[in-house]
Amino acid sequence: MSDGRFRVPEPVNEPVRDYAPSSPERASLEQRLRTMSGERVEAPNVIDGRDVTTGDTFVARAPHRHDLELADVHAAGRDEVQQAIEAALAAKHDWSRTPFEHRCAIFLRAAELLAGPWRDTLNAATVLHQSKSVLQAEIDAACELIDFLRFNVAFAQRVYDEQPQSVAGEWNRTDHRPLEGFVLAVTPFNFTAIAGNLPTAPALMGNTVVWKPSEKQALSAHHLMRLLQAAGLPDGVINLVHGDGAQAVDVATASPHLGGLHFTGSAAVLSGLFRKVGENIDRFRAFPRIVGESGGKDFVVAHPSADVDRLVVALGRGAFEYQGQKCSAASRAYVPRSVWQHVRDPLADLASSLTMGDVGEDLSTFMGAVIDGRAWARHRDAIDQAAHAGAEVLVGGDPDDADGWFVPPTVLVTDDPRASTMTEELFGPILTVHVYDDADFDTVLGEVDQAAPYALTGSIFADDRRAVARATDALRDTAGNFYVNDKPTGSIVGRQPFGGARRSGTNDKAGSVLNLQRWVSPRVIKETWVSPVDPRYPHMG
Ligand SMILES: NC(=O)c1ccc[n+]([C@@H]2O[C@H](COP(=O)([O-])OP(=O)(O)OC[C@H]3O[C@@H](n4cnc5c(N)ncnc54)[C@H](O)[C@@H]3O)[C@@H](O)[C@H]2O)c1
Ligand SMILES: N[C@@H](CCC=O)C(=O)O
Repeated sequence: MSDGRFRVPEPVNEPVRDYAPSSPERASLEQRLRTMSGERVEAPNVIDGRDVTTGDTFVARAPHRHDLELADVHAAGRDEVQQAIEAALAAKHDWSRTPFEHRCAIFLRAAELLAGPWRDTLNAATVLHQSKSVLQAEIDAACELIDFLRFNVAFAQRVYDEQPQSVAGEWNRTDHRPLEGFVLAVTPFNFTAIAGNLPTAPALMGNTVVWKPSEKQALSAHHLMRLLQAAGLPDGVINLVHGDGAQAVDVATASPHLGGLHFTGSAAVLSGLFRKVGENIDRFRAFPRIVGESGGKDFVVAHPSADVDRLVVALGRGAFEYQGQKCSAASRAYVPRSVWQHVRDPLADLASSLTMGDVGEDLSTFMGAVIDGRAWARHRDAIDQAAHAGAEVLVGGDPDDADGWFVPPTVLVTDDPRASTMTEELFGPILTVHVYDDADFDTVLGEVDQAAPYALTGSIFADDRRAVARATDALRDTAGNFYVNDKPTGSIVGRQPFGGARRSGTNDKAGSVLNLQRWVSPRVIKETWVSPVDPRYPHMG
């Protein structure tokens, strides 16, 4: 028991370590990578704080090394998902009544553990199983997740600070209750930080959670769960179930107690989740909250006044970092003819100079492999079909699956602004460029807006301020995160709250107060000091 209005620590973004050759952080991570490459861990479900094995296992592998087996992951069956729901419901009463400062302390401690002794483990898991380069792992599994944990505490404080006015004779208060029931968090493979944020954000607000991570991110999910336990998370607050997403959603939507769904992944799966909740809508005690962030077809549009060197770097980094497997990756570019003549060769040179290989072995490698054989085949087919349809393969376009699922940085050039690689999300290292006549800038802005069903991220490159203003206005509904003279990736918690509309999701802005707001159901309490005793109003005479 303690009294006081506690002020939560002021959050600051975790500094990104650079892992330069001979740096101590590089040596330490190399050591951890060696150890984790040599061990094949058992990854159980974690239900009510207990490890639950099922014997129905799948192997977590390194995408860049077919022979590297990292974990045996125990897939949950329907019974385990049901047990996880029951554990979440049983933990709810105590957790929702745990004082805010104690809930905060667990997640702040998790942030510090991750910034310190757990950093190498989470980074190494992300390098090995998700095939991220060391820098991409560091900005994700370490920095972005630490930021989510620290900043969410401050955002939660802002939610609780939101209180109504009171006038003489009454006191009005808002009780920001967690949602009734449990929250289901279903998370994608491509960001360890997102996998960590989706269950912890609702939990911070007093909810209890069933968390179903991607099968393709199971190793870092396993270590993340262990980290939360080490930080003191009580049993049953977050229950980890591995395996099939459709099954988890099926069991969760059969429960009258589904209070909310926190999803990030593809638009097709998000549509299915909305449908599933809709089909079961009369079953639930309350209308479930759905926060769903999904895909993108993110653009870079250059104006004739664009700075060529900066544009080339933004295209290269924006399209090829983490093999283009960011929802925000630059995958379509619109470049005026006068600029393209200066961009074409440097972009081709840059793309072909990027190193690709075993990111766990050589820490100087720029990129690893795409996540699995299905993704690899999808990228190979998309490149083949684009070439068949008349696109020029400027660079790349030669996937190789001998040792791992490698797709080289590929730049396609097309005359057709509605070519499939200009309109559909591929989620791989493939950038398609459409070259337009300089006079057609305004027409191209309309094309950028209409060509794809998504509205996640995009950039304008221009030194002419009027062009920046025109693009900012014309593309107002085309991106939830819009960049001026920068690549469309790399949002930072607290600085660029992230999310898009249209088919990119509900735009509830991860890494902001707006997301945390979704995990509470406010109750307003009016207390009247001296209530009336006369039933008549003055106008009644
Ligand atoms: N907008 C954002 O903030 C954001 C961030 C990261 C990734 N993404 C998007 O995520 C996608 C890539 O991630 P992914 O390949 O892991 O996505 P995915 O949709 O294939 O899988 C996401 C999760 O859903 C589960 N799932 C798969 N099929 C399901 C089904 N039928 N029913 C219920 N659950 C199911 C998976 O097991 C996984 O846990 C891309 O489309 C990317 O743009 C969006
Ligand atoms: N914060 C990330 C989100 C990417 C999603 O996959 C970015 O902006 O690059």
